[in-house]
Amino acid sequence: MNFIENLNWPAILVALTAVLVISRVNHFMSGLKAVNHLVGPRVPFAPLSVPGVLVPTTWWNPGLFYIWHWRNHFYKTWGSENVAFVPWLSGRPTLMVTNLDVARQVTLGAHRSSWEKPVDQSQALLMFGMNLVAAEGEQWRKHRRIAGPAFTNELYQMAWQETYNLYNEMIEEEGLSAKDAFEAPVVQNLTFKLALSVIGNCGFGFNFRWAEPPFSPDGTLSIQEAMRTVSEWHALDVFCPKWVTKLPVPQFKKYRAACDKLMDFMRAQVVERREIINGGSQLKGDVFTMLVKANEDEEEKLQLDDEELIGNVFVMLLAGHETTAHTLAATLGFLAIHDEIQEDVHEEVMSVFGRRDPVTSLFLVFNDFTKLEKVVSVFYEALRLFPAGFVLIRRATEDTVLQVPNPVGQEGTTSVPIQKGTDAIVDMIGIQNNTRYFDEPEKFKPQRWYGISNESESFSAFSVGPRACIGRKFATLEAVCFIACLMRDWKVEPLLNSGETKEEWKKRVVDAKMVLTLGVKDVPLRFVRRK
Ligand code: HEM
Repeated sequence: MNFIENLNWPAILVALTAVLVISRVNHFMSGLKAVNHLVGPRVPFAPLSVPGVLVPTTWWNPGLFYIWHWRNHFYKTWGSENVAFVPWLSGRPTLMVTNLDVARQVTLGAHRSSWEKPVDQSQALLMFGMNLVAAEGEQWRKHRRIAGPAFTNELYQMAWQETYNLYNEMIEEEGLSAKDAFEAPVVQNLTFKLALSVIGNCGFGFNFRWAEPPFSPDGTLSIQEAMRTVSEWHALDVFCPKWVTKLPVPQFKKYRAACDKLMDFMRAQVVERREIINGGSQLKGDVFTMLVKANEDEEEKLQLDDEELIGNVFVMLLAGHETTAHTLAATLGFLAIHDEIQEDVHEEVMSVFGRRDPVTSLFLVFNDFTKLEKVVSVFYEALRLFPAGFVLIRRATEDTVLQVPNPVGQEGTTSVPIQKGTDAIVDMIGIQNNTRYFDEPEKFKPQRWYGISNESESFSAFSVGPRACIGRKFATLEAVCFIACLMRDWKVEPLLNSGETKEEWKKRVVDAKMVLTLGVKDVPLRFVRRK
């Protein structure tokens, strides 16, 4: 007791404070050195770290939403396309990249690359097994070798046909065939249902129909509902420790039950598919079957195990569902407030397939996909303004040097040494708003994509380089088919609140919401039948 009382507490406090200050100054100075003193904000916490995200976006802390809210002025203020956040309290120095050449260097993913996806960021994607999105280096090559062949023309045709069928079912099941107009107070309710069913059918080989009930006849969750629940609540596993998801909260219980149901189901499906393949029966072209087939055809040492196969199918569900659904909602929102563009798109659709018999035209239309340039362009432009995959996170695995292009108007590049352990966030919103690539980037101008090939990397919202999105064509075909069907039959208008103008609707609705992916806020629309 005496000993504690005799301690000189003020002196101890001063000493501890001094140690803390010295260690934080050290931390800050080494952070500055790690990024070669690149310009950018000096902040208490690293952006996208837990404390950085929990504290709201303010002038001294970027928070989660700075990427969206500061998109038009942030890089201009610093006078650079790439800036460095250097934290003085906690977290790693972090480069924010909006130059595509630099983005290519950090996302290359080659086995000799000095950058990789940080394991702590990929953990949540591993719950069903290692997969293409989370894998790195040699392991990534192995996954891509198996997953690549699954994206065949047959799959794309299936995506087109499923979208077309589901559109028609939507019209019937929602009772729209007899209506001259209908309202969709949240159009995402339609686009999410569509995207989940398309990926369920084409990714997993299911037969999800628009009218599917949420429960099986035995009262357990249906597979469709299990998939919907897992993709809707997956953020729990990303943001919360495991024990939180085990709390007796009804929604959490449903989420765990859905995960278990999906896992059991997928294990059984791998076995069933292997039997079909080895039995020589006719194969369906869904991603799951094609993955198992490619795996069976591969040399043993290059094969994926069952968990990895399941991990890949699961990641397709996550990567390919929300992203497409968000972008479709944004596209329809933009069309609703751009009458002239909508009329152009309608005319194009009518000229390509509007007057053909809708059933027999199905495959003609699939082949005509490239003729629907205006439909593709509105989808791309909406995706440019709301890039669903809004950050690509990488970490330097060794000291390295980035070749950074000099400002517009100056030839050449500058070498910027970067130290091991530095994070790089490819800011996809920043890239899409970078005036080096786009004039008037804040404007919805689909014509900037006219004449540009569907595979062109000048459209970068699916990322660039070898690790760019494997589902780009799949998502584009699905979206183009759905938009074309809607534009053929309906005129889309903003669903206004009483007394609200279009401009006020735009301010209220055309804004972002962010969780794992970026989307537009709930989009209220009115569809009026075209005569
Ligand atoms: C509008 C829709 C979509 C957008 C905006 C989008 C965006 C992206 C982006 C930006 C990446 C790069 C991620 C990174 O490097 O960290 C990516 C990768 C990926 N996407 Fe998509 N995606 C979409 C649809 C799809 C679909 C439909 C599928 C599957 C059917 C899919 C499967 C994947 C996979 C497996 C990867 C990882 C590729 C690799 O690392 O080799 N995506 N996507």
